[in-house]
Amino acid sequence: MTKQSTYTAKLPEPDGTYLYTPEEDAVWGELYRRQMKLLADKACDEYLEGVRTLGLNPDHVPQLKDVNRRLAETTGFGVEGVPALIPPSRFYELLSQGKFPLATFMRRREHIDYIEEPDLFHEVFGHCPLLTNRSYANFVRRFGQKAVKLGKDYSWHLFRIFWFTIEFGLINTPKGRRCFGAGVVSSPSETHNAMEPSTSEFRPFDLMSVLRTPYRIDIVQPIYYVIHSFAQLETIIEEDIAARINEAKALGDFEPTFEAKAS
Ligand SMILES: C[C@H](O)[C@H](O)[C@H]1CNc2nc(N)[nH]c(=O)c2N1
Ligand SMILES: N[C@@H](Cc1ccccc1)C(=O)O
Ligand SMILES: [Fe+2]
Repeated sequence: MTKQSTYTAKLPEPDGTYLYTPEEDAVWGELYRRQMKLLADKACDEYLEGVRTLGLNPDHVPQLKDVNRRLAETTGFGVEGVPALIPPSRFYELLSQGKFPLATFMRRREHIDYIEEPDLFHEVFGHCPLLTNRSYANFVRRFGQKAVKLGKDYSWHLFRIFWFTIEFGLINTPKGRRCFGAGVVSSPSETHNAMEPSTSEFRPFDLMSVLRTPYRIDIVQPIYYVIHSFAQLETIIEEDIAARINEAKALGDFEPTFEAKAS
């Protein structure tokens, strides 16, 4: 967890199941219902299809092993329970092996609209539906493999690619601009913000621009990058990422559009 986190890790029982309280189930259910309604005309079809494929429902917090089984039947991606944020090297290693790390604790009601760190709702409701999509899953695995190979000097820039696609990406579709980023679909505040041209800036995805854009993890995003297809993700990750990052470092970061984090 982040330094100021008020959450404790949710550890598995000896048989691998995770126990959630009735209150945690209720928060899951309320958020699930609210987001499914909100996202019907705001999330891309691939995401909404993924929710159905996974069999997610508002009745209770899903079990990791059920999510794992459904994913195994589609793209073969796996998920692995982790206590909270993990070090980048471990994060990248798991992705490279086709395993998505899932923080297993559930947010409390006070954070129902927005939480500053990934919780199980974000991980499962946000990421797992699209892990049923072949291009998304390929991108995530290839990203992990490249990140492992490039090592820690490239880590922060690499994460910007992940951030502006997998976490907070939008996509142009025949029905208009829709969201697919996990951090957009898992937070009611972020979903509203990401559809609001008066408070948000939308930029077409461009690798060099993304690599030069600083972000903050703990605020609704001021800038979103927009892809035109999931196949585009697969071409991005096959570029010479090390060379592009070196170029981005030479050019320097864009001026942040947000306030520095209070400490
Ligand atoms: C920069 C770094 O790679 C990034 O913040 C990672 C770190 N650890 C993480 N750990 C988890 N569980 N989930 C994440 O999204 C991340 N992000
Ligand atoms: N803000 C997201 C969670 C999140 C935190 C940090 C990074 C990504 C996602 C939510 O409320 O669902
Ligand atoms: Fe995430």
